Amino acid sequence: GEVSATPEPNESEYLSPVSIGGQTLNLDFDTGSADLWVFSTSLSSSSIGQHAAFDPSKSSTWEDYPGASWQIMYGDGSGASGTVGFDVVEVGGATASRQAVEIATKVSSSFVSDVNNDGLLGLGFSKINTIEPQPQKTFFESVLPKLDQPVFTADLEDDAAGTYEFGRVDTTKYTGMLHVTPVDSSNGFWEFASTAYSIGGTTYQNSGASTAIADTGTSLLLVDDNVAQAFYAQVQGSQLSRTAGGYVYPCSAQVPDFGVQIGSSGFIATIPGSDITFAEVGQGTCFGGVQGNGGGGIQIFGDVLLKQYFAVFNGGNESFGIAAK
Ligand SMILES: O=C(NNC1=NCCC1)c1ccc(Br)cc1
Repeated sequence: GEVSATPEPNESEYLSPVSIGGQTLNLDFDTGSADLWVFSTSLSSSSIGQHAAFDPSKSSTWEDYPGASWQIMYGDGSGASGTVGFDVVEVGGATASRQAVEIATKVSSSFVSDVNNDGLLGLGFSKINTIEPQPQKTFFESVLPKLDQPVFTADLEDDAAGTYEFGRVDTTKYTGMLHVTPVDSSNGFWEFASTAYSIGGTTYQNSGASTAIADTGTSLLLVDDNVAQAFYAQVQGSQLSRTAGGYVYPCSAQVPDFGVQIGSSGFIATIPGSDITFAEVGQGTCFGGVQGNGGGGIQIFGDVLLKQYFAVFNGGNESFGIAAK
């Protein structure tokens, strides 16, 4: 069958309602990780705050996983850890009857303060699932055999609800062709080749990082440091600010279009310069949505890029596709 879940946009993430053992929580769908974890009643009340907290004792279908644990650290330094069990997990209309659900007993401060998000649903590959003693399948891997097509799609919007759909590609959601590239899942990510970029319509070869991942859990577009430097060299008044944590520029600056290659196919996915500003940081200064990846070999194509396109994640042939919309 096919399903859709409509995430609510909230500043830097897209949340979707997920039913676990009959309890509904808003989870951040994250193609850059592979753990499904939830705020739980085992957390301190000061950590729970306004969050929905899953209570295993109130689920008639909950099954403990004795002795199992998990602990995750995300690229932005946030993290969580806890215990594990199994329950019925339902998204839109697809049901995983015995899905590993990770109960948070500790969460980092950024999750406590992000009151709209009651946990994460990882859509990466289970080889990076952090459950000990044995990694467990993601929700997508659990339902994949039951889906009409072994795919999920992400249609993220700016300031409007986006949509994740499992099991079908809604061809009315995009225009023109899908640009598809093979994915190398050996690092656990939806990772593909990306060796070129464009600034203001001129294309350049990227001599630095040669791969990228599609990561719905990261807000920004984190490219090779040399590429970020080349981009901001064309933004008048820009500077790399340690206090802001990246490149900033006068909000009045003219920002050129920026594009990144998807796969070695040649397709360059472009972001209009007018959509690149991520936040105002005060005094008429703006923080850019394009930033350096800090020297890692992998570029991280997050929501700043993905929200411009319709994205297809194919778990059958391990490919990633995007199309204009
Ligand atoms: O953590 C990652 N993606 N997801 C999330 N970020 C923040 C909350 C969730 C991430 C994934 C791959 C690489 Br390479 C670097 C970072």
